[in-house]
Amino acid sequence: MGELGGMAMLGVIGGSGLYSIDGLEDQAWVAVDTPWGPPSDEILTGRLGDLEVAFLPRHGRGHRLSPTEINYRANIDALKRLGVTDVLSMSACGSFREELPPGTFVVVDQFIDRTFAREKSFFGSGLVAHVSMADPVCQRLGDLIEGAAIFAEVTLHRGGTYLAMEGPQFSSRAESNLYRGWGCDVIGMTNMPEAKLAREAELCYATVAMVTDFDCWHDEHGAVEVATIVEVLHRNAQAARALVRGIAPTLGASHHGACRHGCDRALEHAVITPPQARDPGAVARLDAVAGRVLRLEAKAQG
Ligand SMILES: CSC[C@H]1O[C@H](OP(=O)(O)O)[C@H](O)[C@@H]1O
Ligand SMILES: Nc1ncnc2[nH]cnc12
Repeated sequence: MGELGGMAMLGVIGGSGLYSIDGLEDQAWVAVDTPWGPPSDEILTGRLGDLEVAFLPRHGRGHRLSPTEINYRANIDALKRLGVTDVLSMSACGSFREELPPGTFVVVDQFIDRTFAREKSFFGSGLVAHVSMADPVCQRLGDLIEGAAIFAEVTLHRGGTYLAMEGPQFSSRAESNLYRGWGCDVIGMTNMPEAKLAREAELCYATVAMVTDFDCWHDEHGAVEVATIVEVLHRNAQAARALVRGIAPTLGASHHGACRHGCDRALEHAVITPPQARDPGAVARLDAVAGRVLRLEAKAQG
């Protein structure tokens, strides 16, 4: 599980409006237990060509979980446990830019985390680690998404800052203008702590933020409404699925050896608690997420 240089396995986290994907061979919904509790739903596993794929609907089928209620740790742990190496997060979002209208897909490269009611780390309680979030997304995966967008005929914008808010209410106009003033490009409620946890789990992670609305700053568009968002989501869903199918052949073919951006080695030099001080329960809970580094250390100590 998760050793360096093996075959790629794509994990797709489907956001609002994307509760399944199509074209999977040998597909099965599987239940995965994790030390952090249950993930949002069973995970749809299968193959796209030679590539193993695992799909998880972030809010559960039927959209039963609010952004705050999602067990982000269980979701990331479950994907890692299944052998996923690369996570493609698909998310609906509001836009802060006139030039990013509804229907645009944005491959974001930065986040500002304004969430406050979520478990944000696998570490602590007897085993502490600090990973870097300076570059929170995997550029290699971003490149693959950019390539696939051409074939999926998707209008894709590379780069942008995603503001993660707690929700579930949308922003006030003052907040919307504040985030625009900060230089944010899009806003959503789910990519944090998801991206942080993916980094801790040494997974390559990239987000496709699918613009559904202009948030509420825009004079001509008024307040955000779920009905409007759902309408745009349905229009986006086919393009989103085409994008996933387009990434599969290149990911399968290009994933040789270690990630050149170091996503798959994020925990090396990150664990600060020495082996003798670690809580055995914490070590056990981290079997999937940090098993690779913990096993390496154990081996080095003989
Ligand atoms: C249905 S609008 C608000 C909802 O949509 C986004 O979810 P996701 O990122 O899972 O696509 C947003 O973050 C909110 O959770
Ligand atoms: N304007 C918005 N704010 C937060 N989350 C969203 N998801 C879709 N549109 C959004």
